[in-house]
Amino acid sequence: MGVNVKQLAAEKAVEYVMDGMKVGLGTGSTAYWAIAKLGERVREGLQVTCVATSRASEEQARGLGIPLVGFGEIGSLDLTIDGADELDGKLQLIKGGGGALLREKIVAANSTRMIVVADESKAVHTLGKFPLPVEIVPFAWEWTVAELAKLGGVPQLRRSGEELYLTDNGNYIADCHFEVITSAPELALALQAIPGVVEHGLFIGIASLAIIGRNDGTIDILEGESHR
Ligand SMILES: O=C(CO)[C@H](O)[C@H](O)COP(=O)(O)O
Repeated sequence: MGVNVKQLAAEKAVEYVMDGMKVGLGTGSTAYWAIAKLGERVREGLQVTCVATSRASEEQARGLGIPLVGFGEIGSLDLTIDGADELDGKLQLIKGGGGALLREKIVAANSTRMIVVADESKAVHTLGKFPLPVEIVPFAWEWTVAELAKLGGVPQLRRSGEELYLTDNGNYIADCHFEVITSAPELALALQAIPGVVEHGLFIGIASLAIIGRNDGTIDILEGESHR
């Protein structure tokens, strides 16, 4: 049986969780393994208080007996562990493939440390192959999508079967196909300037460490330059 590289990276990240920490729980198939491991450690007596970034992660954590609170009850966190759709050498990320980017960014941006966990396929030289998820309000979405198209990518509203996909916050997601993002900070500024954009999936200066699982069973750890 092959190595589960997502599990490998995620479980390594859980070693950074210390007794008494306030921890942000990410979303997705890699974060899943981090929550599973944290559940094991909680059963063994680890004391943590956690905030989930999606309903799915909340349900998983609750089922494992991990203590959960609402973000408003603690306001800031010690550590967030989350996956990514792409990460580059500066630990700039594309997130939101699972649709949870808004809550993920709020939680990660309010954490002293964010550890990204990923398999090696997510590590890229230049961001952009993965379509950049942008959360937009349903009101006037046609106009917002037209504004997004002016930034050089091709936006496509995400669907869930016949219906438009709705985030946990009741918004739409436009997946913007760029192929290559030459300057993530410049694109981030341009996206923020569009009324109707709630949040975008570029995480810049937020992640401080990346743990990357390799197919040969080894792990790479990259330090980033978190601005916080
Ligand atoms: O940003 C995310 C969800 O909004 C996920 O972290 C990202 O999509 C990676 O997911 P996975 O670990 O399943 O590949």
